[in-house]
This record gives sequence, C-alpha cells and structure tokens, in this order.
Amino acid sequence: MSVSTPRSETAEAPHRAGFACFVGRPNAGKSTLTNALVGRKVAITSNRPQTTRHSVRGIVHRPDAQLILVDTPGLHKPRTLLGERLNDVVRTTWAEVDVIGFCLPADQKIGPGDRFIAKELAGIKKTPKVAVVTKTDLVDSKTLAEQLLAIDALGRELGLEWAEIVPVSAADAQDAADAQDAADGGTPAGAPTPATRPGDDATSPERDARGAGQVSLLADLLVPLLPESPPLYPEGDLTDEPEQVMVAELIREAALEGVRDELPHSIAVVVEEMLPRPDRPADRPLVDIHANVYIERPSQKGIVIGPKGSRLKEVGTKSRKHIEALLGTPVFLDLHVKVAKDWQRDPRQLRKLGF
Ligand SMILES: Nc1nc2c(ncn2[C@@H]2O[C@H](COP(=O)(O)OP(=O)(O)OP(=O)(O)O)[C@@H](O)[C@H]2O)c(=O)[nH]1
Repeated sequence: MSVSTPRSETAEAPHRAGFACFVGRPNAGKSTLTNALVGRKVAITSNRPQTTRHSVRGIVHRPDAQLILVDTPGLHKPRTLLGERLNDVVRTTWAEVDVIGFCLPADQKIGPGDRFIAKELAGIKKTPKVAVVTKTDLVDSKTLAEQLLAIDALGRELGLEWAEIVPVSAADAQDAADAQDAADGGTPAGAPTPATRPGDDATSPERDARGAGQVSLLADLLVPLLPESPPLYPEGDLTDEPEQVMVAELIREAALEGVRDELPHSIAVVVEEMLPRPDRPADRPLVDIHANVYIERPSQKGIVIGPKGSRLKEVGTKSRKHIEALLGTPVFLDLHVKVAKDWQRDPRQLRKLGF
C-alpha cells in the first residue's frame, strides 16, 4: 500500500494531459470531488443517490498538466432500460480513460456495492486505478486507518493493484467553489443567499486552504498517471458539456430537492430554447431559457408544482442563481411541467430526453 505525499515535479517535467473518471457507489462523493478539483460547480451534487445522469467533464488546468475529469453515474443493478444504459455509459467511460479513481466513503464500511464495482475494475487491466477515500472529515483517524487497510486488503483479494490510496475531504473545497460561484454570478434580487451551516464561515481562508490542499494533493497524484501530451482543451474551459445540458442538470437538481422520496428518479429536464434576449443594451444582457420538467405520471404534477405553483417557483429561483453563475449573465427562466408517460421504460422517450 502507498499512501503518498506529493512528489516534486522538476521544471523540465513533460506536460501531461488526459482523462480521469471517478467511479464508486451512488453518493460516494464523486460529483463533489469533481467540483472541488475544478474549483467550480460543474457536476451536480445531492445527498441522494443517482442524481448524475450525464458524463460531465470538469477540466483542471495546471502549468504542468491538464486533467480532464469525466464524472459517471453510479454503477448499479439495472432494473429499467435507463439503468442498463447508465451502466453501459460507465463501462464505456472506464475503457476510454487514462486513470480511474475509485471513490470509497471513509464513513462507511466496504459493502457489497463496493465489491461489485471493485470486481468490475479488476477486470480492466490496463487502466491504472487510484483508490480515493472520500469524506475523511466525517471520521476519526482510527476509522480512517482501518478503511485504508480494508481497501488495501480488498485490492489484494481481487488482484486489483492500486496505483495509490489517497484520503480526501472535498467538503471544504466544495464550500469554496459554491462561494466562488455566488461571488462571480451575483445573487439575483429576491433569491436566497448560498446556504451555509450555522456558525460556518464558508469563505474562511483556513477552511479553503485545508480542503483545497487535500484536493490538490489528489491532482498531484493523478497527473503522473496521465500520458505526455500538450493541453487538449483551451485554457479557461472548465467543461465541454453543452451549456444547455448543464443548465438542464441545474434545474433538475433544484426540482429534486425536497421531493426525492416521492419522485426519486422520475424527473428529467430538457432545455428547449436558450437565447440572448434581442434589443438589450450590451452592458445589460439577458438570456431567455425555456425548459420543460418531465415527470412520468399526471399524479406527480402536483408534487412538482406545489400549492399555487409555490414549489415550481422555488425551483426556478434556486436554479436560476446557479445558471446565472454558470453563464455569467442574468437569466429569465421559463419552466413548464409536462408528463412523459413512463419515460424510463420507453426507448423513444429516453432518446428524446437525451439518454
Ligand atoms: N462531509 C462531507 N460530505 C461530502 C464530501 N463529499 C461529498 N459529500 C456529500 O455526500 C453527498 C453525495 O455526494 P455526491 O458528490 O453527490 O456523490 P456522487 O458519488 O456524485 O453521487 P451520485 O451522483 O449519486 O453517483 C452530498 O451530500 C455531498 O455533500 C466530503 O468530503 N465530506
């Protein structure tokens, strides 16, 4: 086992560029880690499983390397056509990347779900695998040490050689990314300010440094596993996901909030149109976004819309804040709720909804 410290790269070290993906059980912290590495909210996060449906790439730009992160949905036992397609997306991604980060939360013992993924990983011989122990802020050092040993043992049992085993907490770095988003996009009038825990100072330099430090150590360990290559993306690009897909994801994240128990996987969002409003002065642009929130059954409509439209309004306010931060302009968001009957089981509907 090697729990590493950063290596010092010499000035002559060749430039590297390549793809990494994080795999792991739903809720293992993959999206949060992607955001923390990129320093921005590019992948949606939630405290409920399987919210990431699209392969979102975040790009980490460094003087010595470009690390392109592909965030996949969780691999799971497929029960629907959507489930099968999601698993295919995961496996295809694994075969294409230069390094795989297997995320295992520090606060949960290795379970059957982790073993299932680890076995699949063991079958992929060529790609180096890094075990990333996430959420280390949630455990004491003894629990963390036990987890590191358990991961080492799991690797040996399955013939899976870890290139590294790295403990990471992305929580503080995530706060910093949220704060950065809010600062860049501004908070529209009437919209709630970014959430912080009571007594928490999300922008405290000490917290930022701690989170960012651990996360950049992970980047230091991933970079040497990438091939020598010039940068693959222009500097400044944080993601190549089409903006409309990102916008749809932000709306879906807001729409899921508070109704996940009732509608765990039934919500899909499609941005129908996204255009700059004509005749606006150059210094006061506005982007009009028309999006549909799809549910599976008419009975779910009331849940999403809420009494007198109150929930849908809240979804609009919340997602608009993040969309404005993403696009860097004020946004007029027009949301409609539509029924796409049993869309998860219908290939035609799945295609239409972008799966
Ligand atoms: N305390 C703490 N919480 C974390 C950390 N990383 C992630 N979380 C939380 O864990 C939950 C799940 O994180 P995600 O990043 O959405 O997990 P995921 O693996 O992308 O989940 P899926 O999209 O369902 O596959 C969220 O509530 C995060 O805020 C961490 O380092 N520390």
